[in-house]
Amino acid sequence: MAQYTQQFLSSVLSQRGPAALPYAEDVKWFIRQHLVSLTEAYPSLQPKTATFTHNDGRTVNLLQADGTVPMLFQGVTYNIPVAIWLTESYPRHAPLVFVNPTRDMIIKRPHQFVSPNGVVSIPYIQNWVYPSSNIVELARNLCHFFGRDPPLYSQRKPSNPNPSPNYASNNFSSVNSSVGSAVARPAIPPRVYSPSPTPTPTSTPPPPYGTGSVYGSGRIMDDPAEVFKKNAINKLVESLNGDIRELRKTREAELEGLFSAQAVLRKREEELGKGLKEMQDEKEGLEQQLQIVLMNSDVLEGCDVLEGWLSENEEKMGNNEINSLDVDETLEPCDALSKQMLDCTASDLVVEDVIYALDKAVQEGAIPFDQYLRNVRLLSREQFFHRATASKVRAVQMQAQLIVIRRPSVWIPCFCLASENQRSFSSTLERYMYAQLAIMATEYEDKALGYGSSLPVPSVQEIVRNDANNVPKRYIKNLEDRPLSSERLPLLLDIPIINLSLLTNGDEEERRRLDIACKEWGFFQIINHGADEVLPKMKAAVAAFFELPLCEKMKYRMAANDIQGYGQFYVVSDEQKLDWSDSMLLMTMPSYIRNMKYWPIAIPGFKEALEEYSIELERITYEIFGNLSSLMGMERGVLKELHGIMKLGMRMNYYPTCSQPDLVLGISPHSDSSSITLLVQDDDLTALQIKHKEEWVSVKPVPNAIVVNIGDVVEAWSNGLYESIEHRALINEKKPRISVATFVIPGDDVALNPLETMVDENHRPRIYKNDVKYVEYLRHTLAKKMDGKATNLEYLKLQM
Ligand SMILES: O=C(O)CCC(=O)C(=O)O
Ligand SMILES: [Fe+2]
Repeated sequence: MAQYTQQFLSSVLSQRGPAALPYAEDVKWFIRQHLVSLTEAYPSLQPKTATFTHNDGRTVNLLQADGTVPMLFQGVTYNIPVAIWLTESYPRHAPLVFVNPTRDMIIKRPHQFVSPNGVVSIPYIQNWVYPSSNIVELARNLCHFFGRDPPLYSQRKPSNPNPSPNYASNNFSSVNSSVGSAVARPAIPPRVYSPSPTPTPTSTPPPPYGTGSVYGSGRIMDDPAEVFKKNAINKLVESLNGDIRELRKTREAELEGLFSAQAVLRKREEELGKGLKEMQDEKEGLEQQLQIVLMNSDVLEGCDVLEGWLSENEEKMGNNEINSLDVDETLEPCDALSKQMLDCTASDLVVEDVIYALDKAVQEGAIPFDQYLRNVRLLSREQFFHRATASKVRAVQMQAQLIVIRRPSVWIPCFCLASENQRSFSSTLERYMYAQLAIMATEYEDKALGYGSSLPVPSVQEIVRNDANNVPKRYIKNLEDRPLSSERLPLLLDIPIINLSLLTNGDEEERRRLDIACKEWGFFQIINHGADEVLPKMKAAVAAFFELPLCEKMKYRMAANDIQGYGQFYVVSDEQKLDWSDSMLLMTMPSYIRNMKYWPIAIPGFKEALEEYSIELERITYEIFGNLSSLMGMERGVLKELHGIMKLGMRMNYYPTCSQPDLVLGISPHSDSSSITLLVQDDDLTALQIKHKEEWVSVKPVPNAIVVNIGDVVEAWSNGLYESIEHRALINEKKPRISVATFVIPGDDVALNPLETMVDENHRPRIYKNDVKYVEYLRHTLAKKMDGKATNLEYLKLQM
């Protein structure tokens, strides 16, 4: 037998190729030894090869020790059928051991070491250690543990379905059996190669388990068919459960995989969305930049012309013509006025140089002092005439809108030449005085450049013209700044209406109404103002301007250091949210302060229309000022005089349609930095809103009326009695809108002190500072984005 076993093992373990057993070569010798020793110790176990099916369905040919192990239970030896599978990793890992019930046996449930599907798990298996552990020891442990708690019982139907009381009182029977009326006992099928003669128990052993009965060898008390059926069902259920568990595990793992794939896809989708948005933003930004570049194309054209001119002159220099180049010919005035301007400026500079030389001479003692004084007096006198002439010529030029001197296709702004004469000054009083005169001549141009500036931004009208549905991110207001849909509904409150002709006729009642309007609303509409004829002309001229192609409008765009011209105001940073509007600001009065380079004189009648309208506005303004002066307890003319040189600045606003009007604002909430503002708007669109008692109230247009509002200057002068009111403009989805706001402003040096009549230390203490000059205030407001009223007026308020 032993020889047979050895031969068998040598043969199967030495197989090569596809039929080879799946054990590592270095352990095959061990395996052989283990099995030989096992069969020697337990002849009831014999090695064989059989197909093993793994849980994942893989099948493999493995060695197995098959047979029974003896177990001693209450002095009787029983044979427990087992199968010991040497898996691929044996002997590094423990073998798999199964009890192998025959058809008339049932596995005891529960059992400490045997699962319902027959898998044996005794401590020896769990604590398997390579290389000391082996199957001989394992078999010995099986005998030991099975002896303590038999894992198998035989099972049979009682032959008598109505057991006799005797039977019922029998130790081995139980009516509580988990398998109905069946009785279970340890099953010990007799084997020929039983190691020891199986004794027949002399007395019936007590049941090892409350509901079962031990079935000794040789005692056929159970119905084998029934036991087999039960076992088969149990096995099937167990194997089904196992399959379900496995299937569930696999599905769960699959599901897990799908979930993580879904998470990855979600993340990717998010990233793609983000990337797409970034690309859209970039596209938007690029489109805007393109627009600005296109807008600046005329500057580029100018550069081309200048470059052409330079290379023409460089050529001359290259041809050694530099000596023959007449300096007087480098600039060629295009008309008589420009020639005169050039001549007197040149003469002025010549005198300047001579005086400078005389200064040096007298300092070095080269000429006597009395001679120096005589010459300086003569020269200064001459210089004065040149400067006076220049100043006159400039005024005429301005009137004639000749702001440039033209060489063939080259232009040089007139004030470039004029500013030259601010060079060195002599120490003499005379020269200083005469120089002051010349400086005054250029004063307005310089001042216009000193108020402030605004960054260039794209034309909103153009954005909408290109794509009516496009609302670039930069225009979408933050949530808290957007108009609420409830605020977009026209409000029932009507702002006061003042009849100007009544005021002109000295109507006390109307003046009282004006007082209330200024105190309680800060806004009113004037009718019967007498400007009806000029209004349509002015409106048509402004509309015509905005209808010009972009490249034409851009000829009048705001310069980098100016606030006049075409563009948007109060743009101080690239991050700032923008308003949904384009504007054009022109200083219109007094006429000599106009910077004609911004005036679209190509539009027939534009200048005349604005001029006539401005004259009417001056008249209306004086009437309002007269009445307000009286209401403030002063002579009628005081407010007008307080302005010094009163100026009118006209801001024309174009509000294009917007596909998402709830997200944008035509003009952000602000108060005007004027003394008063006169606004003309389209008659058929309600868009202007004012902050009245903490609520936004719409100003419903009254046909042909002019809306008047109190500005910051009058608020300061009136010590807060007449308030400058915060206002804003909404956007319409269907119709574009145009409004023209004319700001009445005082001279630059006018102080914004509260007027004496408006201060009463007991009842109306002064709340605004003294000595803030208007220009200072204007610069302060222009340096910030529009942001309500408070931020501006805080600057004027006394710190309490
Ligand atoms: O367009 C409007 O109704 C308001 C304009 C305005 O407030 C302004 O230009 O200051
Ligand atoms: Fe305004």
